[in-house]
Amino acid sequence: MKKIHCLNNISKCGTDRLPQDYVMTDSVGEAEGVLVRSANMHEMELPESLLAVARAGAGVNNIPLDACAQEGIVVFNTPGANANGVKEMVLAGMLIASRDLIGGIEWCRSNADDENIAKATEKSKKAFAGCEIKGKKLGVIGLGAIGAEVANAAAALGMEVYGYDPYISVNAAWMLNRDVKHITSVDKIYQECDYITIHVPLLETTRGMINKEKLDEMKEGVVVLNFARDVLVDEDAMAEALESGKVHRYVTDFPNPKSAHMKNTIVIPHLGASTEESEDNCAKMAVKELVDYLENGNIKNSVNYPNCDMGVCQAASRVAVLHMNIPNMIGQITGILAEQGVNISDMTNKSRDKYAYTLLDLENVLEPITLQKLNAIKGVLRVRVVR
Ligand SMILES: NC(=O)C1=CN([C@@H]2O[C@H](COP(=O)(O)OP(=O)(O)OC[C@H]3O[C@@H](n4cnc5c(N)ncnc54)[C@H](O)[C@@H]3O)[C@@H](O)[C@H]2O)C=CC1
Ligand SMILES: O=C(O)CCC(=O)C(=O)O
Repeated sequence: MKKIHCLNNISKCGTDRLPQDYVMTDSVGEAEGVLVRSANMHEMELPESLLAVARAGAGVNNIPLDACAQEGIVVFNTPGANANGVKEMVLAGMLIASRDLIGGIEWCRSNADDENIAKATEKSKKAFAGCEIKGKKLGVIGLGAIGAEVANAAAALGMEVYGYDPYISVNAAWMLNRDVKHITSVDKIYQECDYITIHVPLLETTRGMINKEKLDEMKEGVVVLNFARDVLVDEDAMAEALESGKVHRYVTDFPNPKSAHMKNTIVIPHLGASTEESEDNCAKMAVKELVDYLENGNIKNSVNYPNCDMGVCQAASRVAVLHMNIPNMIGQITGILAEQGVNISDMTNKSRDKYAYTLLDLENVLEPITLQKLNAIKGVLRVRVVR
């Protein structure tokens, strides 16, 4: 019986796909798997039982990736599973920033009891008029799953689209519409675009990337959209730029005490991925990754360990060793197995930055003493008998 704990509401569409011998537990302290959306795990004590965390979503800044890796806990996310949901919100954000739909709707509500509302409308509507997005320049910073979809959709709506991503993946590059101009200097976006939207992960290198210097470079009356993470934008600098009119509208999916009070800011309560479709897609993908890891030791879409796929075990036993990426680990692991008379029928070793993963199919079931010896190798973080 494997125990799974949900730190957030996870679509039933996904949890219904857990195998029959899995149970949901209310106590994270006994869980082997955790499913999470945006809950902050940084202050959480990581239980010894925990083998894997699956983030039903893209951003993993709420999860202590390195601390998890050190404890031999594999963290997954669900790349692209909510990209369409966010893309549609970005389009909505550009439209509501361009025409004062919110002001107009509020005006109708507040004049609802006026019998002459139809006549008053024609007099008052000029206060809510705006501009069209067709023909305007859009800069997309970060051309991953979401950025690429936003760029393509905006190009289809007739915008002139510039995309910037120094680390663009081959897949994302293939997805890009040929009308999207892939540029190598982000300054062109800051200096020339009417709309700028950011779709990068929150990392130490991206924190505060939209700062006073970049805002100063931007065109007068620019619209800035942030559906990535609030702290990517220096909100003090943004507040000044909104006060002065340099930025016409700031659209953010991340309310905080500062942004919620900011002038000319359209603040949305983190709804980018809150659609039935995105929630279902994320939950299904997260559960699939979690179950494949717990059942087979396979790793797909991890953000702290390398990918590894040996299918379903056909041997007597399968053992996973999570370890530091340092010399002579394979030598020591296979040496101990040889010393104990254990024959390896298949094996994969993969590394990613500081960490590595060795998955072994064995012709024997390991004795407790062999497991003890493997665990005692310096640099081994966890030894797991998968089967
Ligand atoms: N508002 C919401 O509900 C949601 C927000 N997000 C946020 O959006 C972010 C992006 O999501 P995805 O597109 O799915 O991720 P992704 O990983 O597919 O794409 C991120 C892209 O950013 C690029 N990048 C990294 N550093 C960069 C830099 N300094 N300049 C330009 N590009 C850079 C990467 O090369 C990658 O192509 C997530 O990390 C998350 O924080 C994601 C989903 C929902
Ligand atoms: O689960 C959610 O609604 C948040 C989605 C998100 O921000 C992400 O996937 O990075």
